[in-house]
Formats: sequence, C-alpha cells, structure tokens
Amino acid sequence: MQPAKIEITDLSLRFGDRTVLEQINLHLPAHQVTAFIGASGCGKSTLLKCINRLNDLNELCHTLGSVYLDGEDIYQKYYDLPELRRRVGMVFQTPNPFPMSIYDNVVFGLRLLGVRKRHKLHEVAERSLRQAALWDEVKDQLNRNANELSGGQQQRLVIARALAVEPDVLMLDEPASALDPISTLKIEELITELKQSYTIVLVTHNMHQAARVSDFTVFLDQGRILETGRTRDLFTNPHHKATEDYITGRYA
Ligand SMILES: Nc1ncnc2c1ncn2[C@@H]1O[C@H](COP(=O)(O)OP(=O)(O)OP(=O)(O)O)[C@@H](O)[C@H]1O
Repeated sequence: MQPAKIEITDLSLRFGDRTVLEQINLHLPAHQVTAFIGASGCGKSTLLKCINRLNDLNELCHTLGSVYLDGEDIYQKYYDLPELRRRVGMVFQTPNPFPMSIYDNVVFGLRLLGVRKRHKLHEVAERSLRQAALWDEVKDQLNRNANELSGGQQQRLVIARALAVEPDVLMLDEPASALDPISTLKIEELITELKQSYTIVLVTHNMHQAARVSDFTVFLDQGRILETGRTRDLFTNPHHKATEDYITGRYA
C-alpha cells in the first residue's frame, strides 16, 4: 500500500442529533487524486471539511475519531488550525475570488502570513499563476479586478491563491460544476498536472470526471463508505449493486 498522506480512522460526525458521517476509515495516498462520489446529501463535502476542520466552525458539530495528516492527529487539542488550513487548501464549487486585483488575490494568504518583500510576493504570484495554468492569460493585466475574469479563469485564480501558501493537500469541492466544458477540461488537466506536487481530494457529481482524473474513488452512501478502491477497478468491477447503479446513472 502507498504511504498515506491522510489517514482517517473511526470518524463519525453529527450536527446536533443528526448523524451525517458514520465510522469512516480511509487511507489517502500522497500524490494521488482521490475522488469522493455519492448521491446528494451523502456527506461528501462534510467529509472533506473534516480534513481541514472547517466543520468545527459550526457549534452543533460533534466529531469523534481521528484524522492524521503525515501521521499527526489534526483533532488533538492544541493542533495549530491556521497552519492546518495553510497545509490543506480548499477550493469550492462557485469561484470566490476576493473583490480586488488578480495579483492581490494570489498573494492574499502570503500577506496574511506576514510576507512583505515585494520580490518574494512577485515570485510566488508568478509561480502560482503558472501552476494554475493562468499566467499566460493574465500576466499583462495583474492589476485588473479579479471579478472581471471569466468563471473558468476565476476558478483557476482561486486555485492559484490556494497554491500560493504552499499547501500539501488540495481539496476541490465540485470545482468544475459551475463551468463550461472547455473550462472543465482545463481544470481536469490541471488536476492531473498538480498531483505531481500535491495530494488531491476531489468531490464530484460527474462520473466521467471521477473516472478521468482520479486514481482512487470513495463511494459514500448515507454517511458511510460503501465501497472504495482504485478508480479503474471500482468503475469496471464494482462490488456492490448500489455502486454500480450510481456510477452508471441508475441511482434512484
Ligand atoms: N452545517 C450543517 N448543519 C446541519 N446539517 C448539515 C450541515 N452541513 C451539512 N449538513 C447535512 O449533512 C448532510 C451531508 O451534507 P453534505 O453537504 O456533506 O453532502 P454532500 O454529499 O456533499 O451533498 P451535495 O452533493 O448535495 O453537495 C446533509 O443531510 C446536510 O443537510
């Protein structure tokens, strides 16, 4: 088995008296893309948000179990949450650039971390925009307001912003579902490129996308893992009828 970047053990989560995740055990290998799939409301986004402890912001949320990042339990009492969120970047379904220039968006996190040196900020802005496959399109207009970019460009900008603080893990929650087919293809190509440097977790409703870009797939059903494995195995030879029904679009 490949070494785990993230190991989840006996994780259960409830919001108030409503159980949303039950007994999740998962091994997410480094430098691989793992896709979370499953019907709406099965807990994909909530599971993602366990990995950067974003659910903790909800006072009704109770979490049991452990999530290890590089062998260290992120749910231990004094874990450094700002550092966790630097190491685990997250991109949401709807592109959410800040209402400021392209440049200021990319270096936002670095400035928060106290980086002031202009040459350092410039260097990181260029590197991150190149990594997000956006540099060539915006290099002559870095002062332009980010909201003037197309949706697909905005999403790549948000990915550049996440990469600027040098995370280890990149979590993408339906990153292309609001985008046109060409922008979607660019994001998929980008995911394949980025896995060389990052561990990627992808939530998607698009089965073709999961099959195209992920190495491992986790199928969730009502807060439990019903099936997990290498994507090519799970898609060609699912063990459960529910998995087969879901990936072939026959889910009731
Ligand atoms: N902040 C919250 N408070 C209470 N319940 C919540 C909260 N967030 C999510 N839930 C519930 O947890 C369940 C799982 O939601 P989640 O968003 O993780 O599902 P999902 O599989 O990502 O769905 P979708 O594919 O529609 O985005 C849902 O029933 C949802 O109503």
